[in-house]
Amino acid sequence: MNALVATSRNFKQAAKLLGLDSKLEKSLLIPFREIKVECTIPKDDGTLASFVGFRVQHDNARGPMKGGIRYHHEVDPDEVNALAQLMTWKTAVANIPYGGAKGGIGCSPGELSCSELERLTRVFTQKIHDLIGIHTDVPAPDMGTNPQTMAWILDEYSKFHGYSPAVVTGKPVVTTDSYWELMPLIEVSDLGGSLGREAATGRGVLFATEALLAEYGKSIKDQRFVIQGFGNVGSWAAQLISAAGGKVIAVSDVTGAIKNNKGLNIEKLLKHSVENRGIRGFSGGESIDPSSLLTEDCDVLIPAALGGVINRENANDIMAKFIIEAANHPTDPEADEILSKKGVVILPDIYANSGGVTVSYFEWVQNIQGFMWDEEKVNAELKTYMTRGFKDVKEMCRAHNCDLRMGAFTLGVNRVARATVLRGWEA
Ligand SMILES: NC(=O)C1=CN([C@@H]2O[C@H](COP(=O)(O)OP(=O)(O)OC[C@H]3O[C@@H](n4cnc5c(N)ncnc54)[C@H](OP(=O)(O)O)[C@@H]3O)[C@@H](O)[C@H]2O)C=CC1
Ligand SMILES: O=C(O)CCC(=O)C(=O)O
Repeated sequence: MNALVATSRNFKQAAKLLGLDSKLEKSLLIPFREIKVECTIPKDDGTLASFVGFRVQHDNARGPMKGGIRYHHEVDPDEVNALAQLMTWKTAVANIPYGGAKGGIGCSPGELSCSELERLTRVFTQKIHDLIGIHTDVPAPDMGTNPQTMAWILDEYSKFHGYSPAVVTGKPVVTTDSYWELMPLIEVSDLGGSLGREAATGRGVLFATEALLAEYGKSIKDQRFVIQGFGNVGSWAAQLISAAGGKVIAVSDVTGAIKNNKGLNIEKLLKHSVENRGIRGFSGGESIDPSSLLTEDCDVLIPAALGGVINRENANDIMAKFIIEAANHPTDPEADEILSKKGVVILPDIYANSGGVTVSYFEWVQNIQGFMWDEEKVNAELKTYMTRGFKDVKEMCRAHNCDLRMGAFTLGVNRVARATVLRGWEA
């Protein structure tokens, strides 16, 4: 199902549960602003390449719009729209003072050199710099982008507006130790990146999973996990779950899928993945068909890659008892219905992966104050936000007799609707 149709369907169901005025419902659904820009760059061989970039600013009733920038060949306007809308509800669920936005460029980052990616990022920033800003719209990393991308945006934006570290979050924190160490020795943040942001979405997934499992008298230690995607979110979720005693039995990325019923050694898998640009060929498990990963026998399934991967084609075959949506909109509404009938419990994206934007908020706050928190403080605050978010979502489930997705949607939509009404419409 089209991502925008799916997201809007969830929104409309929440609006109905809340008894929202139909005019207000319509105004909340229409994006504040949609930007589409042409980005042409000279490639390293001297030929030209043109790409289309998008930034959709969905809503700013609760504060500056906030959301990542995705570089992926499947980026299209409807998907960016859906992701921007999800950001609006997500920041409201997390109860941080932001609205929602999302951006993307239709490109294959793996096929571009580092200098081509830099040129593309700078051209995109030149085209949108007047429409983003510390108090208007604050981008961050998403699929295919990373802290280096944010540093280029910061630099390009600063040429027009003066040095402005708070204009993007997810900026680099350089570690003096190896990438795969869980506790690097020294971390250096030269451009205002927050300690803990790199791991934040995965860490938020860990906290969210702990909160959900506790409701069922279970803990990370007694569960078997399958994770789709081994990038920023998937690899950090795998590391932290494994460090907490969970057994990660299967993982996939674009290069393949790997399984070990005794539990994968995540530290070794990460090292292999960095050295070989993917998990394919890892000797600590057997290679399996990536298309069967989501239907592997496990307790907890964590999609941490693309949207729409759990759909009516495979929902019936899913064996997990819990699905933690680390990716954005991994589950189609049709699959939601099938899974709900099977008794599968789904922790929705707008709560489950909100750890990233929550620590982005901490980064923005630190930049504005010109003050840096230590990592223990970042992680402790993140835990407070994730724990409170879970309680709030459960409260809405009780009030509206609904599942966790509708609990999260009604929570987010209600907060945004209230802010909108409070601000009023007088011209
Ligand atoms: N980064 C963040 O802070 C946040 C991200 N999210 C969401 O989490 C998801 C992952 O984002 P992030 O980790 O940042 O992105 P990354 O680009 O860091 O990683 C994406 C991962 O997904 C893999 N992948 C891509 N396509 C497939 C596929 N068809 N099957 C299996 N694996 C695939 C990639 O493989 P390969 O590397 O081999 O290409 C990579 O391992 C996205 O949905 C994103 O919107 C949500 C909240 C915050
Ligand atoms: O950190 C952020 O600002 C946004 C992260 C993001 O894009 C997301 O939560 O989907």
